[in-house]
Amino acid sequence: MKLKELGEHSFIETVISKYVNSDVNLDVYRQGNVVLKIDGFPIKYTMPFMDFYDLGWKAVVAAMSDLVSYGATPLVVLSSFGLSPEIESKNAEMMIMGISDASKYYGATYGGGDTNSSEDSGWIDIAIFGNPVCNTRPKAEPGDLVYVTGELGRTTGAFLWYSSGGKFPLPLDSVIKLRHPVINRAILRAHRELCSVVALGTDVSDGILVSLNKIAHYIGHGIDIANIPLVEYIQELVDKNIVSLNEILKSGGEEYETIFVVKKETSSIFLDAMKRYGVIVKEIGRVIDSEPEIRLNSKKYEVHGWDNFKGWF
Ligand SMILES: Nc1ncnc2c1ncn2[C@@H]1O[C@H](COP(=O)(O)OP(=O)(O)O)[C@@H](O)[C@H]1O
Ligand SMILES: Cc1ncc(C[n+]2csc(CCOP(=O)(O)OP(=O)(O)O)c2C)c(N)n1
Ligand SMILES: [Mg+2]
Repeated sequence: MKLKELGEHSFIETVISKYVNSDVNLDVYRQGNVVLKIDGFPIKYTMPFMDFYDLGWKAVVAAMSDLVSYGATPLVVLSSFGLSPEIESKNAEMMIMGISDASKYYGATYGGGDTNSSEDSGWIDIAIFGNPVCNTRPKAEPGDLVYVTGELGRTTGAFLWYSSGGKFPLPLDSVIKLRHPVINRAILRAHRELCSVVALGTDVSDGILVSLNKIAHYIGHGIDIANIPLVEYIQELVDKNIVSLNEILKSGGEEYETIFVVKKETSSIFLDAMKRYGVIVKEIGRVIDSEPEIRLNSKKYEVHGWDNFKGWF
């Protein structure tokens, strides 16, 4: 079977999981006081409105997002990339500046990396080393609440424009979110106060449904979604029946928002901390007593989103 038939997520779940010493439903690897993450993408995933600086910045944020959402303080960033020898060195330097600036923004040292040559557009990988904020966390159980930061749909706006060949408008908001994503640094501070309140924090990178599905498998329970906070101009497309909710949820990814699974009995402590730190969160659903699966208003919902081998599925 080809990888494009199996898909990235199934490949990780059924093949890679046999060989690695970690739960592949978790986006980071933790060993004692060390948290590690490596994440990358082909440089061809550069939208027409992005330059090399944006690429470097975004590559760091994509990996950083996993650490910040999980609750790990980033310490060292390493980069490895393959570039075409035809690329202008000034552009390659812009990419390094983006990596350097994003590392500094999250308080980490850009410690080094590796430089390679590539025949095609190339790739970039960012590895981050950090320390966990909490030693232990409560277990997620049915009844616990699921929250997400910010609003979803901004990147979907840009993907709809791109995939439709410009038939959909390209909101400025979408451009900013896609080319220069920023994860609220205060999430790390909030984590420090919430070690007995938050059962799990994870990011949204391949779409909200993919992330929720990974959480469901990690905690061993289902998740029932009741409400998905969409940015106004995307909600409008759904309300006017121009694009279905399913299509919106499928054509997402790269939001880098954080999903929190919060113990029900201490949810007021969570909300108070988020308010004090200026992190906007909305309750989207709850953990339910079922097999790991996603439900929308109690009805089983098929998982759609981004897959590196299949594209949007
Ligand atoms: N090539 C690989 N080798 C080993 N482990 C991998 C590989 N790709 C993914 N994994 C593991 O699978 C888990 C999920 O990966 P992934 O879905 O890529 O997470 P994310 O969306 O945060 O990048 C991670 O814990 C990761 O370490
Ligand atoms: C030209 C182009 N086509 C498609 C996409 C969509 N896309 C590419 S990678 C990706 C999600 C992967 O996110 P990332 O954080 O880099 O990887 P992960 O954490 O899931 O491994 C999406 C939605 C894009 N950004 N650009
Ligand atoms: Mg990945």
